[in-house]
Amino acid sequence: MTATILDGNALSAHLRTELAGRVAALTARGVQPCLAVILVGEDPASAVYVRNKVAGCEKTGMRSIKDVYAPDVDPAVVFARIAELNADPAVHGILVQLPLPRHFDSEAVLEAIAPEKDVDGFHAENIGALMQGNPRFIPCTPYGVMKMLEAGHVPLKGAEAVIVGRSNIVGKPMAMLLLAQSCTVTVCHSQSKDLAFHTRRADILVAAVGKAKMITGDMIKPGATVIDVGINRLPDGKLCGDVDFESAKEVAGLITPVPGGVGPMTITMLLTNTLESAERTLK
Ligand SMILES: Nc1nc(=O)c2c([nH]1)NC[C@@H]1CN(c3ccc(C(=O)N[C@@H](CCC(=O)O)C(=O)O)cc3)C=[N+]21
Repeated sequence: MTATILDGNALSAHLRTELAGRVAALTARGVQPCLAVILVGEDPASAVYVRNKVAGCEKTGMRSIKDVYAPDVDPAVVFARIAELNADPAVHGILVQLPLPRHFDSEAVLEAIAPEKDVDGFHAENIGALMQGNPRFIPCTPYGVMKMLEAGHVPLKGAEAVIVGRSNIVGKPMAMLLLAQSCTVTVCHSQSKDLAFHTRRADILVAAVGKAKMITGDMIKPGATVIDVGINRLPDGKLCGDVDFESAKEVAGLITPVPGGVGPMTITMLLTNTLESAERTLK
C-alpha cells in the first residue's frame, strides 16, 4: 500500500477559483483587495516566493504592490514605507518578506505593521488573539495545513498530533490550531530526546524543521497523515521537504508532496486573508 497524496496545487486551484468570485463581487462594490509586499535584498528563494504571491494576486483579480529594497537599505526607509501603507485605505494587506538582513530588528518591523493589515498573522496582537481562540488572521502556512487536513477528511478530535519544529511562523501557531480542534499536541524540537519515539505515536505528523529528508519511513506510524512543511534546496537544485518521501509514502496513509503541497497552500491562504481584510472594510 502506498499513501494517498494530498495535492496542494489541486486544492489551491479549487480554493482560488472560489476566491476569484469573491474578489469580483467585492470589486463590483468598489473595493478591489490589495496586497503590498516588501522585499529587502536579493535572496533568490525569497524572490521566487514574492513572485508567486504577486502572480496569485493577479490571477484572482486582486491588486498588488511590490516594493524591493537594496540589501543595505536604511531600516528607517522601510519603516516609513510601512507607515505609508498602514495609512492607505486602498491597501488591505501588508507583508514584509522574511528573513530580513541582519541589520534589521525583524520583530520591530512586524510590530510596525497595522494589526488589521497583518495578513501574515505575525503581529503580537494577532498571535495573542490566536492563542485566545479568537484569531483575526491565521498565519498562512499553518492555516493551509488545516485546510489540507479538512480536504483529506482527517479526523482531528482526540488525534495524536506531533509537530517537529517550534518556530513562531509554523510550529507554535500550528500547535494552537490543532489544539483548538481537540488534538492531543506534542511539539518536538532540536533538543527533543528520542524524536522517533514521539513521531511513531503520531496520527498526524507535521514536519517543519528545515532539514532535508530527516523524517524517514521508520519514524512514521502506519496509516498516519504526514504533512511536510519543509522546503530545502538540494545541491542538484531540486526542492525537497523535511520528509523522505520515498520511504514515507510506503508507510503513511496520506502525505503531502514537496513541491506541490503546503507551499502553494501558503500563498492561497495569504490571498484568503487579504480578501477577508478587504471584506471587513465594508462591515
Ligand atoms: N513574511 C513572510 N511570509 C511568508 O509566508 C513567508 C516568508 N515571509 N518568508 C519565507 C516563507 C516561505 N514561504 C513560501 C511560500 C510559497 C512557497 C511555494 O510556492 N512553494 C512551491 C515551490 C516554489 C519553488 O519552486 O521554489 C511549492 O512548494 O510547490 C514556498 C514557501 C512563505 N514564507
